[in-house]
Amino acid sequence: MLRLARYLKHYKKEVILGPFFKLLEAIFELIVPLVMASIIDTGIRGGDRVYVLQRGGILLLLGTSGLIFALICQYSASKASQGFGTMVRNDLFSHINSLSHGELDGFGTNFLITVITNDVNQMQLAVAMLIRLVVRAPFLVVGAIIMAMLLDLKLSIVFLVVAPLVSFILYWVMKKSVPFYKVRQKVLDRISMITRENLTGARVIRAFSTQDKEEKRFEDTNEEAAQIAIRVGKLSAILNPATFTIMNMAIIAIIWFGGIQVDTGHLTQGEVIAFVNYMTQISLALVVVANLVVIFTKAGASATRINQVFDTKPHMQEGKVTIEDLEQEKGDGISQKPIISLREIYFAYPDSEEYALENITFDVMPGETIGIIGGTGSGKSTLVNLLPRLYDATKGELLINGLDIKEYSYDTLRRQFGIAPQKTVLFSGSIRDNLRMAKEDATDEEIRRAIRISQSEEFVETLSKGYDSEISQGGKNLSGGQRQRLTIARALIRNPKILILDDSASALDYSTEAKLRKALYTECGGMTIIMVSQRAGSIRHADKIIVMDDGKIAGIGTHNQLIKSCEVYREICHSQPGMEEVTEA
Ligand SMILES: Nc1ncnc2c1ncn2[C@@H]1O[C@H](COP(=O)(O)OP(=O)(O)OP(=O)(O)O)[C@@H](O)[C@H]1O
Repeated sequence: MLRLARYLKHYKKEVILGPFFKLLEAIFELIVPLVMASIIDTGIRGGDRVYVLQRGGILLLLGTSGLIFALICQYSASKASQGFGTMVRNDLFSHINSLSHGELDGFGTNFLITVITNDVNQMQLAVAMLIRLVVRAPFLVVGAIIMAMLLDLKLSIVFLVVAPLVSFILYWVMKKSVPFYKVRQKVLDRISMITRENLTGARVIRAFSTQDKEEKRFEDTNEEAAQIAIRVGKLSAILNPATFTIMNMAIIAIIWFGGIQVDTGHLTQGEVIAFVNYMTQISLALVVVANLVVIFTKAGASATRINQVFDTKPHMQEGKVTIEDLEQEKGDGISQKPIISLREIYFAYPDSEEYALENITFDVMPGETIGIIGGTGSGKSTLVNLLPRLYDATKGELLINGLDIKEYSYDTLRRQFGIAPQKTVLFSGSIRDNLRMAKEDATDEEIRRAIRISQSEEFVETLSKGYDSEISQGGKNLSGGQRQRLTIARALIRNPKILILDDSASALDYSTEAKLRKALYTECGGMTIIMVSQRAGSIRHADKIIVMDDGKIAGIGTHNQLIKSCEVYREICHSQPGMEEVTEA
């Protein structure tokens, strides 16, 4: 937790002034019982109305000043805690963005969402409490005991007995309940995961009629969280009655022994009332201390999780070669070299023992169209994900334009690609906004061109607002094929050197897909196109087809070459309708 205190450096003034003013308020609070005692002993006993009014005025002044001090403290606490939370959240967000897919896979989306929302909120609350109460509450306890000792040493023995007793009860309850808070956080993570899965997968769940099962899963986890909360609640429930029983007994003792002292003339009635006030202040302050322990325990668990994210350093190091460096190299004959070269690439996902890709070697020349085909799980997506460096190969060398991809800055490397991923991702906003995500300053002409090539024209033009039509989150108001075409348009908008279509035409009917291929061929001359597909018909005209089988290359060549030489390819073609007649080429 202390490590995150570095963010408070920017709020030094608030961190010092807040507790300082809260301390002043506490001092004033400690003076109040003394003034009350003097009102009783002098004003009321002597029937001195002026004295009572004067002292009453002092009480009012103490109260008003206390209120102003409390407001200043509250303002400082809010400013520092909100600022702290905003900075931690921003830094977490950019740190998460710097992590590779491997590290993100390791954490999981739910964990990261909980960290950036719930855990940062918890820390934010702890910072506010640190400023408002951490100094005040213990000060009130110690201050009230000292004030009581100054009034009467003998009677203050009651305080010296009571304070450790109440502290022990608090310690016992905290010790028992703190482990539950940690478990509860994990269960809350699970609730968040189930909620997310159910909301994003609502259609699938309904289609398979598994709502009851999902509801049961949610209820069970919810019940688990509730049971933990009830157990903690039962423990906490002991706290208040136990504390107040001891306190009330102490007050009885004060009144009992104080009464005797009053009779013998050692104490005044006012002083006994002051003792009772101090006892009440102590009990309230101790309950605040108990709550602080709970808040800081939760914050401690949150800080561990936040630091766990910060401590995960991106294992991929960004290179230094920039667009400008590439511009200078133009004309050095680089374009004659393969635009993509893979040399004995091996790749295993983090935490996986097996290679998802093994011994992958091939070259792609500029302007070539490459088809990648293979069964499900054969490694096609994994292979194309290595090209823009979403993951680093475990072994081997991957060159783009003759340069190791690790040499490029991420921006320079990724700007060379237009990618339409297998899973379509669109964002809330207009169609134009979604396309401009890939190129901020895309002109209307560029947008029109991308829409035309991706075969989106026919449905975009039927929309009443055309390019300004709103897409809901995830593109839910579009069909699967429409979403795919828009992601292809987004990949095309930059007019990239290398276009990767990762099974991104799978939802298109054969005729639209054929039109898309034709448009890519006629309008994107010079562009290197890598087309992943399960359909042999989609890639059969490619300059080169790479056949993947269980993470390895089973064959490379043209359709005609592979039909003759590659058993896996032949089997794929045989199994697909419409391809039987071309398998004998
Ligand atoms: N993020 C991941 N973490 C761990 N393993 C993964 C991950 N993504 C894919 N894999 C594994 O890597 C292997 C190759 O998966 P990949 O997605 O590349 O196959 P694919 O050929 O694209 O399949 P499909 O045609 O079904 O999309 C599979 O065994 C898969 O289980």
